[in-house]
Amino acid sequence: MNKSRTEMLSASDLEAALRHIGETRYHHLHPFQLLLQEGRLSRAQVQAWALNRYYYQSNIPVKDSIILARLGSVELRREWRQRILDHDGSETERGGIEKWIALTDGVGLDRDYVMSGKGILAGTRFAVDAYVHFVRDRTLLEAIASSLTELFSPNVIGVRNKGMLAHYDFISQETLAYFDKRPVQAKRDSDFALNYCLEHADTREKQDAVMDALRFKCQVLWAQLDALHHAYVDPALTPPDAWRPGEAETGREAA
Ligand SMILES: O=C(O)c1cc(C(=O)O)c2c(n1)C(=O)C(=O)c1cc(C(=O)O)[nH]c1-2
Repeated sequence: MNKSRTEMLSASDLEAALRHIGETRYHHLHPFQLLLQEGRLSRAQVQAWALNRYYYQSNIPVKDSIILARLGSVELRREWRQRILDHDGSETERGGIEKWIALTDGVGLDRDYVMSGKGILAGTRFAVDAYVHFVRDRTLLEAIASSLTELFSPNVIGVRNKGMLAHYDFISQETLAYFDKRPVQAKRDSDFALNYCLEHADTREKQDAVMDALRFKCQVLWAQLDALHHAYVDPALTPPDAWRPGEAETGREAA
C-alpha cells in the first residue's frame, strides 16, 4: 500500500488510508459482533458483552481527561471537554456511563456488581488499560488519532442496534438508550479529530504514526471481542475468576 515510506501523503490520501484501515480492521468485522447483531447469542452471552463493555465505557472519560490535560490551548480544551461531559454527565443530564448502567440493568445485571469491575475478563482489562496508557505515553497527535475509530462507529451502532432489537426479546429501545446520541456525538468528535490529524501530521513519519495509532485502536476493540468470544462461546473456556451465567442477576420477571 505504501508508495514509499518517505513520501508525504496528500491530506486526501491520508484520509483514504485511514478509512481503509477502518474498513479492513474495525470491530464491525469481528465474529462476536456478527453473532451479537445476528441474534445468535444467548441472553447470558449478551450480558457478558454488556458487563465487559462497561469497563471500556467507564474508562473513556479517564482517557479523555488525560488528553485534555495535554492540550495546549483553551480552544482545544473547550472542544475536548465535551467528550468528558458526554460520558460523565452533569447534575441535570445523564451521561453515557449512567446510560450504560441502564443497559446492564435492562439485561438483568446487578449494578453494584457491574460497577465493581469484578468478573470482567483479563483481556478486557488489558485492552482498555492499554488504550488509557497509550494516550498517556504517546505523542498528543497519536493520542488524538487513536480516537479515530469513531469515524466508523455510527455505522456499526446502527447495524448492532437494529439486529439486537429485531432478535432479542429482552432488549428494548429503552435498554439501548445509550446509543441514541452516540452517532451524532461520534461524528462531531471524529470530524474534529480527523481534521486535527490531517492538519498536524505534517511529515510522513507523523502520518505513519497516525495510521499506526488507528491500527492500535482497532486492536484494542478487536481484542475485547476476542476475549468475549474465547470465554463465552465455549463454556469450557470461561476463566475461573470471570463472571458466569446466572451470577449477579437481578430479579427476573417470573417466566
Ligand atoms: O459501539 C461501538 O461500536 C463504539 C465504538 C467506539 C470506538 O470506535 O472506539 C466507541 C463507542 N462505541 C462509544 O460509545 C464511545 O463512547 C467511544 C469513545 C471512543 C473513543 O475512542 O474516544 N470510542 C468509542
